[in-house]
Amino acid sequence: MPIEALCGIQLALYAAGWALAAWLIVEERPAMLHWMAYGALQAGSVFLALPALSAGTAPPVAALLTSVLGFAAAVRGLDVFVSGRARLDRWGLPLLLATGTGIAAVAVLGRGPAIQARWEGVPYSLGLSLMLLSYAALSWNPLRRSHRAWTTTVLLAPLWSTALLGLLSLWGRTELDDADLQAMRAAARTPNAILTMVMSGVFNIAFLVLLVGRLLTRLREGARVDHLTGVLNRRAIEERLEAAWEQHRRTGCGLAIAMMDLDHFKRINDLQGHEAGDHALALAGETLREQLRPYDSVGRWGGEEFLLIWLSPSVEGVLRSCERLRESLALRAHEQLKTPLTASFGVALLRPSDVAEVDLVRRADAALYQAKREGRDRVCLAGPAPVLHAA
Ligand SMILES: Nc1nc2c(ncn2[C@@H]2O[C@H](COP(=O)(O)OP(=O)(O)OP(=O)(O)O)[C@@H](O)[C@H]2O)c(=O)[nH]1
Repeated sequence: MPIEALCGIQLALYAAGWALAAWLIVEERPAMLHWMAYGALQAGSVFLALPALSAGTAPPVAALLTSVLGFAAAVRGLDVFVSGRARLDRWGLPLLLATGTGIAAVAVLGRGPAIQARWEGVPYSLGLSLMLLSYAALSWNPLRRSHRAWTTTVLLAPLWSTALLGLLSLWGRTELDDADLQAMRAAARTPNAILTMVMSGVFNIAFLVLLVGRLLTRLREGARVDHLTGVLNRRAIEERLEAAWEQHRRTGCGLAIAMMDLDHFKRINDLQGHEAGDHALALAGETLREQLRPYDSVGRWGGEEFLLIWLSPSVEGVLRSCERLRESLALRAHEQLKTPLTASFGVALLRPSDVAEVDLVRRADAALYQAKREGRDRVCLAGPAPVLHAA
């Protein structure tokens, strides 16, 4: 069996693998389909380049065109995978179009013997190389945002290397006559096929590793995140609280927590149904996630109650933060749920007499009940002295 056929089978198997992944992993479907297209187009281009099939100019030109489109699909898949959506970047599309036009022109003009020998592969090699270089350059930053430098280098290495080899192949090409060109083609068959197998292997396996890493991260996060509200679940927020306490013990840094409880939540469930209650909880979770800073923590303590944690806080900062949340939640509920939804907050700051994190939780709970007793929709601070009212 010719080595090109083996190479084509390998690429077709990659395409089948990505098709299976697209079917199984719904969340990653757009990227998987792009990589499937890459595998299929590359396999097609390799089969078309088989000596038995490439008697005229058209099959190699078609092979080259599918190859260009294959790489475009792969890079676009990478884009979708990294950013969640495909960008129509500045250089990729024009270069792709230019390459396609160049190849089509050669396919038409290439029937004349003079141009066929010398120039046949030039637009392809040049266009493909420039396109790959620009795609690799444009993909660097998006990839670096979510992956380490060496992962990014491995992922983009096949693009850089293929582009450089394409440019090198132009060297001295126009000096060749027909016989030289045929001889060069024959000599390059095996190295070309091996190169394609290695490059595609690196490309596909690197993507597979990224995919597995991403799924594992999602699994790990899934075990820590409350699926309805998107904030940490009870176990995870308890762990955060323990960690914050430990940090305070070792470094002496300040610590504050707040218990937030939605007001008259039972009424929403009773009057509008459980689904409306779930929507209200999801909105509360979204508001908390968006308003708090990344280094603050928030989790669902249970039912319609949330725990918020701040490290090294100031009293004013924490109270301002709760006030902002309270106002933002009421406004969003008015706009999005068309129903009033308010929350009460009980805030507790660390005191020298606290011997464990549970002391903070108890005082935050007491301040929350105070807020409820005093009419709800307010922030109360558990004091050393009487509970302070911030709303
Ligand atoms: N829809 C929905 N309801 C929930 C969920 N978890 C808890 N609840 C409901 O939340 C309600 C809490 O009611 P209560 O503890 O009486 O408190 P409340 O009505 O908010 O009154 P106050 O806290 O005193 O303002 C109960 O009806 C629970 O069934 C949930 O995941 N989804």
